[in-house]
Amino acid sequence: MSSSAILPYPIDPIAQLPIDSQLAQALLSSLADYGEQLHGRRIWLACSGGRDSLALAALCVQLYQQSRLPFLPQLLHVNHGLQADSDIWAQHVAEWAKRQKIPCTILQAQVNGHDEQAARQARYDVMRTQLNQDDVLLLAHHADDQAETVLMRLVQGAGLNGLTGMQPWRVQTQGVHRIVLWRPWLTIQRASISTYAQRLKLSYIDDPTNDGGDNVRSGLRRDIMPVLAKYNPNVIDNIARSAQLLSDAQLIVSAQASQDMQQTAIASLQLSSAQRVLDINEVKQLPLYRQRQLLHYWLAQDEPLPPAKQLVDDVWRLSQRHDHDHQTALFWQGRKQSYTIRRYREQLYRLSNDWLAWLKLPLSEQTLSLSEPLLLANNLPEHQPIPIILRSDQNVTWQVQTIPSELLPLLDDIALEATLKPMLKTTLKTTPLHRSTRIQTALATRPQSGKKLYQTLGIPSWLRESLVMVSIVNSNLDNASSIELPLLLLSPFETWVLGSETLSTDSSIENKPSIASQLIPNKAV
Ligand SMILES: Nc1ncnc2c1ncn2[C@@H]1O[C@H](COP(=O)(O)OP(=O)(O)OP(=O)(O)O)[C@@H](O)[C@H]1O
Repeated sequence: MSSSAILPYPIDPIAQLPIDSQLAQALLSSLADYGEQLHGRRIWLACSGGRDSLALAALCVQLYQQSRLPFLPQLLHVNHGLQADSDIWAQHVAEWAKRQKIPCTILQAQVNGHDEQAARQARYDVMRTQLNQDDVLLLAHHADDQAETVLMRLVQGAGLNGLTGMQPWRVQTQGVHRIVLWRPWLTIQRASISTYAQRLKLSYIDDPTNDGGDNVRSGLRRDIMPVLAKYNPNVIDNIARSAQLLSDAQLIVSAQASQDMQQTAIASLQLSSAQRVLDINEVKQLPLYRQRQLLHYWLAQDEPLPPAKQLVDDVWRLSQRHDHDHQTALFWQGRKQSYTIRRYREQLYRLSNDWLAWLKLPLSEQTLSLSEPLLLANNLPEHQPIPIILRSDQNVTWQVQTIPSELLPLLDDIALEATLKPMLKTTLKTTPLHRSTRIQTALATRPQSGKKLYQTLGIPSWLRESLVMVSIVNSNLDNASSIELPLLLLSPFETWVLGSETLSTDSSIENKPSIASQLIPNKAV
């Protein structure tokens, strides 16, 4: 562990010292840009105690005291506990804040690992727990940080999105929790902040790991940036400007991809983040570069980070195949969920693995009494829809809703079967469709086995255990004789009317939306 220095010894207060106009201008013009969004929100400032974030805190104090800033942010310092002096830094930030009369909270982070990335992750995690919905977190990232970020991503082979670097205003969501990262100093050079910090004689902490050259970022800062600056002294401003220009380009590309997605997605087969489906024939209408961009956008739509280019290429190849191989399954571990990407006929599916597990849960066989005395006994209003749960877990519920009173006319048809009179018990029954069960859809001329129906109706393999038959069963009280009238075949996304010789055409279920299949996400899936 290396030791650090607190430079130089504090001279307070800072209120009377001159304000740096360039730094103030950057903060105030960013405030003007986002003023509307900032209105009424609580603002925090992430303060490591280092030169940049302490300078930003000092500037806020100065501007606030001169009534040029309408808020004083609360400082948040995270003690990672990674350095010998971590506790001293935390104490130093707390004491500085106390002298400036600026509120300050010290948080302890649990870092899993020793690299900078692990520390950053732990830092954001613990700060997030402190922030309420829609709170804003001010960060002191500057143009040098931006240039290093862009170069680092370039070296890693990032796409357009990565090369836009850090954004001055970024909404970050985790589940339903939403916060904003605000970086007003992305156009300010580190050197300007240093000059200001010296002028104020700010007692900032000099973290020895920042310039050690032992991670990619500090290596770039120490070894590469000075070399680039020899070729072009404006290198930092120039890279930061390129990132800004790419940001605009990125917005245009995303807007195009979003529009392409709307036109190629099959809305009736979508289920929030669980199942996303594209129509391959529609995708193929687009020029190649838009197809690739669309797939990139489509894959990542519920995720904070995009997929690797390799996966986009593999998915694109899958969409181009001419054979009938429906077995290929591509896997993607996103940040939030893991997914399987599959093709079935002319459809491309991105299925969350939680959703695939849900589709393997057994379906329950259910019955609902439709006999009038029972409805009356349960005191149910005549047109009240009643749900029958087919399959449910904490993520998704699949149910059939029915309005018994609207089904009653169908019973008259069944009653025509004179031999079975008197029929006293009537139930609506749901049964999983087995491969060997033979049924006839309204459009078919003869009954087919379940196995054959998968082909006829185009049911992908992962949905085949999720077909349910809905029938009305009319029986004697002792169940000695009964007659079953198949009405519908359901999948979680589609409904097919079943044909029946018993049913007269005018009372066919086709004309009556009295049974509806519903998929209800119980939480964000
Ligand atoms: N320990 C921490 N506690 C709170 N905020 C932090 C901490 N470390 C970093 N930050 C925030 O993240 C920003 C970027 O982090 P980075 O690692 O570049 O900062 P630094 O160089 O260690 O510190 P500074 O930017 O304050 O000089 C900082 O400007 C600061 O706003």
